[in-house]
Amino acid sequence: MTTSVAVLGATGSIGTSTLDVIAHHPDRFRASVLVAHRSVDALVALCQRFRPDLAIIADASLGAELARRLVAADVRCDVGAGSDAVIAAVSGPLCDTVVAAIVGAAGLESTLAAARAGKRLLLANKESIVMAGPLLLDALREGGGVLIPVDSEHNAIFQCLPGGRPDLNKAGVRRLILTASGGPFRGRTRAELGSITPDQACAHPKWSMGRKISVDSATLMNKGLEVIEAHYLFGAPADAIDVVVHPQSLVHSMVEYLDGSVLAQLGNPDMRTAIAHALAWPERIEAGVTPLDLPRSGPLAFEPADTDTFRCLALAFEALRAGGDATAILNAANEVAVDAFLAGTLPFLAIAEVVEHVLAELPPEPVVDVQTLVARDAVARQAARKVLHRAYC
Ligand SMILES: NC(=O)C1=CN([C@@H]2O[C@H](COP(=O)(O)OP(=O)(O)OC[C@H]3O[C@@H](n4cnc5c(N)ncnc54)[C@H](OP(=O)(O)O)[C@@H]3O)[C@@H](O)[C@H]2O)C=CC1
Ligand SMILES: CC(=O)[C@@H](O)[C@H](O)COP(=O)(O)O
Ligand SMILES: [Mn+2]
Repeated sequence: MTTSVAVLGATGSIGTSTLDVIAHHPDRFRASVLVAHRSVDALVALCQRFRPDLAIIADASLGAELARRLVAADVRCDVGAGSDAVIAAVSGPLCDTVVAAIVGAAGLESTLAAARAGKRLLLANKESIVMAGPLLLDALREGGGVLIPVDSEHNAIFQCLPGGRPDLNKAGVRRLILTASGGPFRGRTRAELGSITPDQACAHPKWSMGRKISVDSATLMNKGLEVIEAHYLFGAPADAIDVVVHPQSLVHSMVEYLDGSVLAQLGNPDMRTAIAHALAWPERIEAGVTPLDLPRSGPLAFEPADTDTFRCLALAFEALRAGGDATAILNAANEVAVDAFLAGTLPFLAIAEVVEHVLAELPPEPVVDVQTLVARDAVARQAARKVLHRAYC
């Protein structure tokens, strides 16, 4: 029997890698639902190749165009438009597995819906768990499904723990150690980061990814979001999560146990490994990835993170320790600041300044429900835009 997979963010970097793994295993997986935001051309091309049951364009205004284009391309599948169509698809019978690979807070409601519906949830969209960790864990309990992390570090930790996501105390875990590449500006001083362009920030030394996460890697906010993600996914307190810079990006993360053992997961920096692992778990399948050749890989280096230059990592730890919805506020402010940086209206170093201002302006409140959280996300975005306008326009 084949597993039906809904790929949310099908036209993106994770979506493309997921579809590549699926294409290697037609007897085992089928891309039954494909979702994009506005990339009609790319979505039509994917539908021609993968013949899903349902194609959805999240921008509702493009639904008629998608339908027209699919008919012209001789693709017969159902067509949906708008975020309600995405939520209905992940909650319904067309898929067993949902790959949550929409970028940003836009992925929150579909991730929660997939969890509530008890689907096998492959989580790449880290912003949803950073925003709404407790709500996502509740939704998973309610739905009774399984979550398998796709983010490379969390997938690595998942692989280094006994039985997936156990109680860390019972499993004898002392620390989770997240590796960070250090991004394209590792080793630079603040003075050297004054005139960074979006293209420079997006030129990640090891991974090929979408522009938002690439900027996050360059500021080390990506690692900050991942610390928060690890806290919720594995139930680790902030003090039991460390970050170590590892420029080769071959060790994807580690788990330190009470007896001094440190287990690590290694592999070439190619997201198809984590995706294939998550799709097939607890089995293993071919991912199409070049095997790691350690003698030719050169030495593996490790160094501490420079949180004075890259303030975002320190801010993420502060938000995690502050509790309540502080991590959602951090995420919202960061999304606004990264958008402005990518649009060329905010300097690179000001991303951390905007986040810091907004966190100081909005003390944390308890996480109650999605509606309240979405409202707080909007308030934080407005506060971030005000800071931007005041200081940089
Ligand atoms: N890339 C990577 O290697 C990794 C990514 N991640 C995480 O995975 C997620 C995706 O990252 P990545 O693939 O790099 O991002 P990309 O920018 O490459 O792709 C984003 C995808 O999301 C879709 N999308 C954007 N906005 C919406 C919306 N409002 N509704 C529905 N779909 C939307 C885009 O559609 P369209 O093309 O139409 O705009 C596109 O398919 C992020 O949360 C990232 O942090 C985690 C680990 C590694
Ligand atoms: C591939 C992946 O999981 C990314 O999140 C990656 O970790 C980015 O690299 P750094 O944030 O370590 O630069
Ligand atoms: Mn990662």
